[in-house]
Amino acid sequence: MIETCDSPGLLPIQSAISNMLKQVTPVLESEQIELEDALARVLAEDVVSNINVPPNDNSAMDGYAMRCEDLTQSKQLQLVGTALAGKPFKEMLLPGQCIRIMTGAVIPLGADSVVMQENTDTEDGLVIFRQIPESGNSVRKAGEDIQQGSVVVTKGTKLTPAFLALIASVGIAEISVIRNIKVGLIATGDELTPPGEPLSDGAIYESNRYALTALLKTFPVTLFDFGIVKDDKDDLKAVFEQAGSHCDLVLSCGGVSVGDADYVKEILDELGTINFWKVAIKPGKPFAFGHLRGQLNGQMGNAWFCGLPGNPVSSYVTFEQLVTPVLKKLSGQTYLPTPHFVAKAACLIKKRPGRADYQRGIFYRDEQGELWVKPNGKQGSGIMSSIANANCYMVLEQDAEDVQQGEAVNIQPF
Ligand SMILES: Nc1nc2c(c(=O)[nH]1)N[C@H]1C(S)=C(S)[C@@H](COP(=O)(O)OP(=O)(O)OC[C@H]3O[C@@H](n4cnc5c(N)ncnc54)[C@H](O)[C@@H]3O)O[C@H]1N2
Ligand code: MOO
Repeated sequence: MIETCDSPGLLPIQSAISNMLKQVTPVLESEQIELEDALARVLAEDVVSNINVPPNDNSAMDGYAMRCEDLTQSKQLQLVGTALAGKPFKEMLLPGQCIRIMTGAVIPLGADSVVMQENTDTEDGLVIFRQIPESGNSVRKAGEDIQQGSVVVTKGTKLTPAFLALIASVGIAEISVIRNIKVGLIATGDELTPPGEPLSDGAIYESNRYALTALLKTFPVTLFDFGIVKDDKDDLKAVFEQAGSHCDLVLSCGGVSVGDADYVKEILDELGTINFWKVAIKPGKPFAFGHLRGQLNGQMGNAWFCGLPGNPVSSYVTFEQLVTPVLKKLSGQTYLPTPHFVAKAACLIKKRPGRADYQRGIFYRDEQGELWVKPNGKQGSGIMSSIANANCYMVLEQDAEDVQQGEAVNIQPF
């Protein structure tokens, strides 16, 4: 069979992303939530600190605090007390004196340095210093992490575990975040059977929703799962209307190509608008983007719509490459293209011009530290193991041809 170039009429991936980002506007409504519930949420306002972190100069080591100038006279200082984290030594240290100090304890007035205990000896109420420190040795300065009045985390930041700790460190327990994006998810196909049930003739297990649901969980999303809808145009249309009535974004997978039971595009045409259909991406060509008008019990709504192809790898790749920018924009995050790294092809990588190809690969370093990449087995859009066992995409530009062994390849680590 002669394979023909399939680029005519396909929208280049960057044009598809720009088109979607131009249309979609961020959700503006915000809500106050507890910090402990804020993982993966997007900040609606800058977080400003009312305090210095740390609040006081404090010790970075268990050891002894002293004025380092005193050690120029004598290596021995008189031990006059102890400071623990949360239990400061409240007096002023006088010349010739030192105190025992633990990590995190406040540096007392009069002291400017700490020497860790491994570099000291003690004898009859004296501490003998084997290290002569510079001023400020092992002292963590007040405000060295965060200064009072400074912006700790900016509006639009998606909160990672480290940001949660940073906000907690300035004593804030409640924050203002953008409300969750309401996303509807629909799988369509007569052949789709939920895992756990017996498989009838010609059927397959539905698997895309498991990947898409898990991917969605990494975003600030409230998921409305509409399950599996049969290839019945009226049923599918009713579910689309229902999803469009209250979601910000509706995702379907399957039924978006040109087969006799592929109704997605037709329904989108009737219920809304199609901004584009068919992108120069492999896998994932029949991806559709548009707008869906919905209504349910008198409630009218307008949702953005992404029609993902049914092939398992196609739905996964189009989610990561095309839906992710939309979700980021909707939730008020700045969209930054995923960084690429360059590796050398460990073998010939087959590629036909026409679509940007997101092949699933395995990258590794050789003993010389050189970065290599090779395809992770068969690259068909139904071969989910190609992605599950891979560690990167090998991103091959739309017009690129075969990549020869040793040539440069852009990779996007997972
Ligand atoms: N004549 C043409 N045929 C096809 C074209 C084309 O351009 N001309 N494009 C091909 C490409 S590329 C893709 S990708 C697929 C996409 O088709 P659909 O989005 O309509 O997907 P379906 O036909 O419904 O399903 C495709 C495949 O995936 C399986 N599937 C569907 N949903 C799921 C699910 N939730 N979990 C697991 N597997 C699923 C389904 O059983 C099919 O095997 O169209 C090509 N055809
Ligand atoms: O784009 Mo399809 O996803 O090549 O099979």
